Amino acid sequence: MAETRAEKTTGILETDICVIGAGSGGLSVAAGASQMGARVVLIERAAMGGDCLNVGCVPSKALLAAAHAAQAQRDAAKFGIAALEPQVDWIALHAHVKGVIEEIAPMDSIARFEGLGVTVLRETAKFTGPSEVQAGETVIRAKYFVIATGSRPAVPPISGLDAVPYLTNETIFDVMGSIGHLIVVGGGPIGMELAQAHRRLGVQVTVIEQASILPKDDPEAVAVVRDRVIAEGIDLREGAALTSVAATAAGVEATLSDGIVTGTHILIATGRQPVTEGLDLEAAGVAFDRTGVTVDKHLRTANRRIFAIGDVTGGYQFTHMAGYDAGIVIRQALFKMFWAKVDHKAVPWVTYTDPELAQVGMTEAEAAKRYGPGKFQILRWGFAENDRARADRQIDGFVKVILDGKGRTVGATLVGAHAGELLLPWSQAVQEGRKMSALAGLIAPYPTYSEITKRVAGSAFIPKLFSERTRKLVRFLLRWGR
Ligand SMILES: Cc1cc2nc3c(=O)[nH]c(=O)nc-3n(C[C@H](O)[C@H](O)[C@H](O)COP(=O)(O)OP(=O)(O)OC[C@H]3O[C@@H](n4cnc5c(N)ncnc54)[C@H](O)[C@@H]3O)c2cc1C
Ligand SMILES: NC(=O)c1ccc[n+]([C@@H]2O[C@H](COP(=O)([O-])OP(=O)(O)OC[C@H]3O[C@@H](n4cnc5c(N)ncnc54)[C@H](O)[C@@H]3O)[C@@H](O)[C@H]2O)c1
Repeated sequence: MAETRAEKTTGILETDICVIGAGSGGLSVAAGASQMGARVVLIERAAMGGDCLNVGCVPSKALLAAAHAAQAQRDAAKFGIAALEPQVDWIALHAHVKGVIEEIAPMDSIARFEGLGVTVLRETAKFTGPSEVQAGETVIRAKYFVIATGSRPAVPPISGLDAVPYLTNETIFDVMGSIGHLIVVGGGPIGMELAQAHRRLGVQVTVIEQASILPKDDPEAVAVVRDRVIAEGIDLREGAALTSVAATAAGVEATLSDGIVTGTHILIATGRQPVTEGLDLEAAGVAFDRTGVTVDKHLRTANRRIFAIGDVTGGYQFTHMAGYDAGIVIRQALFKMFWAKVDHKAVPWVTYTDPELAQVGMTEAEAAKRYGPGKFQILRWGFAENDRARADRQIDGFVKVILDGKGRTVGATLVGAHAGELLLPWSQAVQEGRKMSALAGLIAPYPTYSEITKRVAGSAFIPKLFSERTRKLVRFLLRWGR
């Protein structure tokens, strides 16, 4: 990892902002605040960059990119090119994943942050009072503290699990290549992304999900992903109760209420738990429970000098939300804009399976709950009706837009090729409560997937535009002069 060792400091450090945790949230606060003139101390005990860079978003997306390349070989026949069963060079693939991390790491490195004027301490931080943190031999006194200590895998109390060398997102990227049959416990975004990546790279995969996969997403969109992963050969066990696991000579045996699954490795992807232990939050008067540090809409904890952001608050656990939280804190701590608060109206997320699944704002089910049946409108457009998707042979998927009773956009669900890249205009539409006329009038280049955006927006006007009333009006107008 491209990291330089930070100077060892002792004694007392007085600063404006002390940030605990150099992951997505903590780094954003530190970089922003220091560049705007604040004195910043940043404390990190493990790798700079936190989960996203080292064991989360970055390695998982690099792995998915490799899996996509493998699948393209397998699927080549539809373009008139001989299909191949991909030969995976796991050593090279591992180097690719590590290489992507190393290319991004300098942005999060100690060298960069020290260059920005941040004092970086490589220690474990803990509060020793309401306005004081201890990090190794250094005591930090600050005007404001930011807790950005993230989350770790939540491991459920499954009988026998402690006696099995199970994998989590923190270890799976180190053992790639040795896996013959991966049993994935949990069909959330972590489970499904890693399941599909491994399956496409030739690994046998079973997913055990106690409810249904991707439960936070629109079920109709999830069905498109489900059909694809099953077609690719993932053994999907939904509604399955995992009662126990045991080590075997070949690896691991998982006992379900209706049978046994044997594999070489087992991945636990059953959600996250906040990292709060060891921080001595009681000493600082910061309230927390097992879901995370308690914060108000301003991201203030019970101690008004201490903010908490990102995964540790137990809210939306995404890198972009940790970054968003950082902006809310900076506005308050640096510019005294104490009215700055989170607005979760247009929170986007994307699950990077193929097809991708993207969401912003309300799902259809949330709208039904909020407005009641018949009090909101749904617009749809299928990828099959897009010429570029046809040319690419990527016709699975749809866009579903949710409008409130006044025709304002309150949510969008996209499933299909590049759904994540197509999401941004919908984030803006939800954020600003835009009506469909704003998007239907745009000129979209042909042939792009973006035309789906214009077409689904335009569909709001089809009933009126092609109505008998319009026909009558046109016939009437055409009878007149020029
Ligand atoms: C496999 C996987 C894939 C993911 N993919 C995506 C994705 O595609 N897109 C997306 O938006 N999100 C994704 N996420 C979620 C994303 O990684 C997290 O939401 C994000 O990392 C949260 O940032 P954070 O700053 O809150 O915490 P973290 O990134 O976890 O950083 C917390 C840091 O605090 C440090 N720390 C903890 N306690 C102390 C202490 N006492 N003293 C000093 N340092 C401490 C830790 O060492 C860590 O470096 C993924 C997560 C996983 C696990
Ligand atoms: N693309 C992305 O943005 C991305 C990718 C990965 C992770 N993340 C973030 O990380 C978070 C955590 O992801 P995750 O997938 O671990 O958690 P999750 O909470 O989203 O999903 C966990 C799944 O495991 C299931 N489960 C729990 N206990 C089980 C058991 N004993 N047996 C079988 N199934 C069980 C749950 O029903 C659920 O479907 C996500 O919610 C997301 O915020 C984001």
